[in-house]
Amino acid sequence: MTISNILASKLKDASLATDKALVGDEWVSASSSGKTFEVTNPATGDVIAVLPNLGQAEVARAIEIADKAQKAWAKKTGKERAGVLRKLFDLMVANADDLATILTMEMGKPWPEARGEILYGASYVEWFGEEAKRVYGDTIPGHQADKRIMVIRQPVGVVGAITPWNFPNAMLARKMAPAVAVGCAMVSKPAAQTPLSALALAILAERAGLPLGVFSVITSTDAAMVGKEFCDNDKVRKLTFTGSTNVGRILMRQGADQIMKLGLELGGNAPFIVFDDADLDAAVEGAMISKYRNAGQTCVCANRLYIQAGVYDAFAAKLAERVGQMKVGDGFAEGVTTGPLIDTNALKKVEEHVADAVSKGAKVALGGKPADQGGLFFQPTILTGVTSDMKVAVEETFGPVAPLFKFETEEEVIELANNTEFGLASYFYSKDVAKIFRVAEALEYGMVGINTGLISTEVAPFGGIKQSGLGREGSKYGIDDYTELKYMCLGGIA
Ligand SMILES: NC(=O)C1=CN([C@@H]2O[C@H](COP(=O)(O)OP(=O)(O)OC[C@H]3O[C@@H](n4cnc5c(N)ncnc54)[C@H](OP(=O)(O)O)[C@@H]3O)[C@@H](O)[C@H]2O)C=CC1
Ligand SMILES: O=C(O)CCCC(=O)O
Repeated sequence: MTISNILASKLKDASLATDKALVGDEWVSASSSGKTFEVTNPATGDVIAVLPNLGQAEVARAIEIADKAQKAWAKKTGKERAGVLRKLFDLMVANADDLATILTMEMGKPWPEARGEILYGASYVEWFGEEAKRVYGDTIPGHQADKRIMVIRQPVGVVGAITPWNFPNAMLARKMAPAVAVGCAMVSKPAAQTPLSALALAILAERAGLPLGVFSVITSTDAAMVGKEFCDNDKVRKLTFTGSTNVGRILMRQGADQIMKLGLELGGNAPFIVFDDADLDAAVEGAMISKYRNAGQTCVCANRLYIQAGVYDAFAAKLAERVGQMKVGDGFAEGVTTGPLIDTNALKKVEEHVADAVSKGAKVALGGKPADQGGLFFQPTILTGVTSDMKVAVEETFGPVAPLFKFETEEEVIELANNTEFGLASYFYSKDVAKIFRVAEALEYGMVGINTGLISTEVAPFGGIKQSGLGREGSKYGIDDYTELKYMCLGGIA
């Protein structure tokens, strides 16, 4: 097992990049099978780490140890748990540069954006650390004269977490922080493409005083095996997953036997609507962030841009001017706004969506091809003349492609926007207050950005309806997913 010098030499604290996995209370450098896997930099193809490829026995061991550790952790006061999370927050901020370097190298997003993700991940740790002291219950007036009723919240127990490659730090931090805050233990499995950020988080958590065993990071390329063990092992009481809707469905089926409590943050197909009365410059800025951040590889990325006929051409021209200023390249290079896609499958999907749209009559207003850098880079793209029969209308592209659909009326665009099995994020721009309420209430989505393209914050409930998932992450509601309510009825009160 190794960490390549390409990565280690870029870090101020090289010990934050580890080639060991955290299985329960032990950092392990080899799997029982002796198998390993490589982590590569998607911008260059360089191997940056070789990690142990863990098997079922190791996942089960991590769960066994988590089960014991959880009981002791849950006995700590909220204030004690808050103290650990506060220290973890401070460490994440202090080490944000190194954490960003690890993230950019394994995932490819531009370094400043990666640093933004670290601070975003840390904000969940800070928020839920504060919430640890406020896991309140209720008292309810008794239903009989001698009865008193109390409701308390208790941790669900051991939580399995499976996280994706597109936000290797923040997606794990926003699961781990509420779980640990309320007294759960967590066994996590990051995407095999981006395990180093998760391991760095675990190193800092240990330094912050989180007892070993409370948080594990399993490194494995056999995601299906890990998911199955999480679902079959009766010590795991909750499974939280961020990723594709398809895998979400598999986990839901697998979890049925033990009625697994599930948190699912799945795919989206976000509409981004610009009405004739919108502030066009603001709408273009919103589209830039909502569509192009992380090279379009975000589940809340605008996937379908609906522009009202009266401003369609003006919006397309303004957007093209801004997108034309974007710079594609290695995430460590100065001024780069768009890194590589995560892998060849992602690149193929983007190419296929563009080719399908063009074959059905769309025009490439900008980009449309792999970028000059070759490899996994794709040009920031704008398609005009897009219609509902094209793949970009129904599937998540997960790439830097903005398809512009033209619409005439409010009723028409609401119907188009809601015509999907997904219901995660949606966005629209208008200055008309009555329309703002009408449209926001009519959109069948868990989140609506109104005159903004950026809705993510630790203080708000992030999550979807329809086939975009179950549960909410962040905010006071984020605690609900990791606690069970217990009602106590006290009789004989004379
Ligand atoms: N909601 C979101 O934020 C995300 C949505 N997506 C959507 O999904 C598409 C495909 O991306 P992809 O990375 O393949 O997403 P996946 O859903 O396959 O991967 C997400 C996580 O699930 C794991 N996983 C894969 N298969 C299983 C399984 N059978 N049981 C348990 N865990 C599993 C992966 O592990 P491993 O990577 O090690 O195989 C990873 O940790 C994207 O193009 C995008 O549309 C993708 C990522 C995030
Ligand atoms: O793609 C995702 O699942 C993560 C969305 C990042 C965010 O919180 O904005």
